[in-house]
Amino acid sequence: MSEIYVCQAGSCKGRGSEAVLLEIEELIKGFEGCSVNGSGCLGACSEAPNVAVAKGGHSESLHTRLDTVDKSAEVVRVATGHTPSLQDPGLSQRLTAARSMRMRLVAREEQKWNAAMAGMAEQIANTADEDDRVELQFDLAQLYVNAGHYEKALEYLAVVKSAAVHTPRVYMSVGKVLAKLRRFKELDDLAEEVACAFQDPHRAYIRVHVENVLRNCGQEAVQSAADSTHVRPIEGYSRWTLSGIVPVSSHSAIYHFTSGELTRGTPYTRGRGRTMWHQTWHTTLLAEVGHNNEGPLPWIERDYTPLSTWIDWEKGDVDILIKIYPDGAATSWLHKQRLGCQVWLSQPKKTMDVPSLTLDSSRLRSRTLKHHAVLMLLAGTGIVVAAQVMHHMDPNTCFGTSTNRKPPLSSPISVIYACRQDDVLMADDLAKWCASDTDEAKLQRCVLAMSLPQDQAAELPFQAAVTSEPASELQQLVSQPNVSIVKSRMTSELVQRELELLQEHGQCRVIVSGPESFNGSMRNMLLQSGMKEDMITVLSA
Ligand SMILES: Cc1cc2nc3c(=O)[nH]c(=O)nc-3n(C[C@H](O)[C@H](O)[C@H](O)COP(=O)(O)OP(=O)(O)OC[C@H]3O[C@@H](n4cnc5c(N)ncnc54)[C@H](O)[C@@H]3O)c2cc1C
Repeated sequence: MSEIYVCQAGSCKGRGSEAVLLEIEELIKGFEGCSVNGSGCLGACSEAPNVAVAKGGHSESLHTRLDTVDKSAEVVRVATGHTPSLQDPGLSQRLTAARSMRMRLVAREEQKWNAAMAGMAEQIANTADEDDRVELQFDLAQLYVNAGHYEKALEYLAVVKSAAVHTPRVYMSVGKVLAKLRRFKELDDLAEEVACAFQDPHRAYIRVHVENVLRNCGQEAVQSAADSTHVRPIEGYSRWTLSGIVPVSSHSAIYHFTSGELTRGTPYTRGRGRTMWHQTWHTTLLAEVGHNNEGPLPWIERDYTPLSTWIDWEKGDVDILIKIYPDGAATSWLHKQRLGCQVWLSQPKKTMDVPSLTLDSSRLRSRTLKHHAVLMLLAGTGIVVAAQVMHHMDPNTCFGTSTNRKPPLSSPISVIYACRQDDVLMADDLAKWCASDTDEAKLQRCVLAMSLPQDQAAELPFQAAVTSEPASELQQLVSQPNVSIVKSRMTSELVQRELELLQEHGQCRVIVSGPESFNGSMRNMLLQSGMKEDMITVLSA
């Protein structure tokens, strides 16, 4: 019996892994003794989309960069011993088109407009069917509107309008963009064009509807024209001011942003008739780096997990711990930004379901699995996940109004944190959670797996923050009786010891969060020790 696991987490999902899953399901039809499942992160995010094949309970083989149907077929061959037929020329083409559509849909769901547009212009150029081409051009125009690039949207809409003659939705889209650009004369001309196009009395209802839409958006534009500070909105994002940078190690700093814009939303959506869903959450930063190879827009999109709470976000404050990579496209840009500058942050997005602490995917069987204890295996900036989880153990920070805040998480939690000696992050928070004398927001144990600092040729981003003496926060942390330091990397003995201690309470969920090499090796280590795939949640960080 073989099992194929198709990663459905962050990077893989963004690179079409949902379509890979469907592709493999399609290609495997007729072959016995093989099942296909969605899985959490397999730990090779930079080579997404990824698939693991487990045969007869033996160790898995990892298959990366499944970016063509042929590669999915190869996975099926490895799993079943049979090569699926791709003879039908239509099949491969259909599956490829489904995959790019899926990728675009995921990026669109995540409101990552640059990623959603990546490769679309080329796809349009290569699409022979006129109707399909026009549909893609219309789609691209809508994405440009979402991104606030109205002139570019209008260029595509002009092409669509001349190809798809007398189509109401195209007239309405053109009208809305003209209104956003306050090109009122052209909006009037368009209204006349609509009147001519739908002269036929049988189509008068269409004319009336389109004219109403054009009139309304024109009126809205006139009203907003009075606002001279008007900045073009980006759908799903709001502007935040960089109001503080507090270095916490030679590589990382806490970036503090403030915003008064109501469009910032909230991680804790509620209201009459709404069920409250607890979740850990993150936001997407638009790093305005200019021309880039991630899409046609002048920014790149990167996710960050706030340390601060939903209450702070609603007040217009957010703290994000960010590690600066000298070769990192977004972080090297951020490092150059000065206090007072404005950046775009998305509305909060869900990372994990709480209390299950699983990724939200209908493909994951883990949704139904309960835990009685939690072990967090964290590395580097992956430590930020601890803050989000611990907020849900604390009545002061979990979701809920001040009168009914009952923490949804109460099971014992321990952490093993792999970090370099010169890059121990969140020591003060870890100390606070370890010292807690109630069960609320308490860490049972914290093990620091410390490795030596790397030799650095280049100057470190926050060099000035480094002191030769261990910081007082770290001293405070290691003075706690439930904290220990091991001078080694994360080992399977270390993990086993903590797991055994927690498993006294019952089934244990393990959350892995760190750089992709760490995530991949932790996942393998846990599986080899007999842990069920369903009980492991792997997060990119
Ligand atoms: C849901 C989610 C939440 C995240 N939360 C945070 C957070 O709170 N704080 C934070 O600092 N980051 C976080 N990240 C990572 C973040 O989104 C970026 O990937 C990171 O800031 C690097 O972006 P970049 O453009 O500078 O680097 P890129 O240009 O994408 O990468 C360039 C190089 O940087 C290095 N690099 C990039 N990312 C990593 C990494 N994670 N580990 C090791 N090396 C890396 C590598 O050398 C890589 O080759 C999160 C990621 C996800 C998916």
